[in-house]
Amino acid sequence: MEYFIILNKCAGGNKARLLWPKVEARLKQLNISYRTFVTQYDGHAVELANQILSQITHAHHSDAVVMAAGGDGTLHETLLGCIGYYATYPSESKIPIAFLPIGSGNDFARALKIPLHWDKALEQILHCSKAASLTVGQYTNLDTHDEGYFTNNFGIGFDATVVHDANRSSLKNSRYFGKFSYWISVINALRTFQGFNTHVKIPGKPEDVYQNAFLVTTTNLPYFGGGIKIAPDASAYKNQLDLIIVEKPNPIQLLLFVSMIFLKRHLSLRFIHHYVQKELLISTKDSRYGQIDGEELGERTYNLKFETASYPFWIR
Ligand SMILES: Nc1ncnc2c1ncn2[C@@H]1O[C@H](COP(=O)(O)OP(=O)(O)OP(=O)(O)O)[C@@H](O)[C@H]1O
Repeated sequence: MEYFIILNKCAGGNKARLLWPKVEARLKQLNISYRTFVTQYDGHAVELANQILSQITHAHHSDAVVMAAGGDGTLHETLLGCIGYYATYPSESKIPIAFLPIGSGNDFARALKIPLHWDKALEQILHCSKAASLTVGQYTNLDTHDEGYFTNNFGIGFDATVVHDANRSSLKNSRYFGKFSYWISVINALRTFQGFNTHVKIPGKPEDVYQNAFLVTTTNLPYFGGGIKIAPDASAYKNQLDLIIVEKPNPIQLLLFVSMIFLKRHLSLRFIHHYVQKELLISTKDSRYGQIDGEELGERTYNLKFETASYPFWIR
């Protein structure tokens, strides 16, 4: 096999920069054939994935794997680059994506049972012999007709506000205080977040309207926010997406929500709504932050169609 590694040295609050020499030493020790492409800026992994696929010749096509080494954001960009390439060359067979989780949240790795320690994860990738087709989320902005994909989730509201706030924290890149700054952002958002109007339409059913939504997350995986099991039965092995809507809780409901999440019983609460669908429409009437796989979308209203798509991954 030949591994084309897209490396984000900034992932995990620069943890990846420190780990990388160890990963390289292991690859060399095992005589693994690989090439490294280091991201230089936000969004660069999309271009690198596209360039890598255009460089891979027919001669070694069947032996190639694109490996995203970083956090969920790096994996997200790698997927976008690969899907973008095959949209231009649809007749080519797809090169699978492997993921070495050396970021902060690593929800994708957690959900797919990829070890969170780099050497175990690398071992699993190197022992993998067959690609698995996984479901990824696809969304279309119905106002602009732009399309995009997500490996983890597309969140509007509370989670995206936390991502926005945490990204602006001066402690964000600290190895020791990064987690602390994340929880400060959670508390800030809990104090100030205003509910928003959200409409959900499922094919063949009347529209549901939520006047005071707090969290609207369409997910492909059980975890979000770095290990919170928001959709316990969601799975990238199922051809469906889970939508979780939480209506703005009062302080008692919030306490109940947090305790029930630990017990994995939160979906039975009456202010939480759960949909499992292959296709759904979501529109919001008030401007709120959005996030895709932890990457910020800014503050605006959304008019979206969600569907499932698939891509081959090199997991185990
Ligand atoms: N050279 C670079 N300089 C600045 N930002 C970069 C660079 N390379 C990549 N990035 C950006 O770093 C961001 C964070 O990366 P990533 O999500 O992979 O790690 P993480 O946030 O630590 O992990 P997780 O998403 O799992 O919490 C991404 O938005 C990516 O575009």
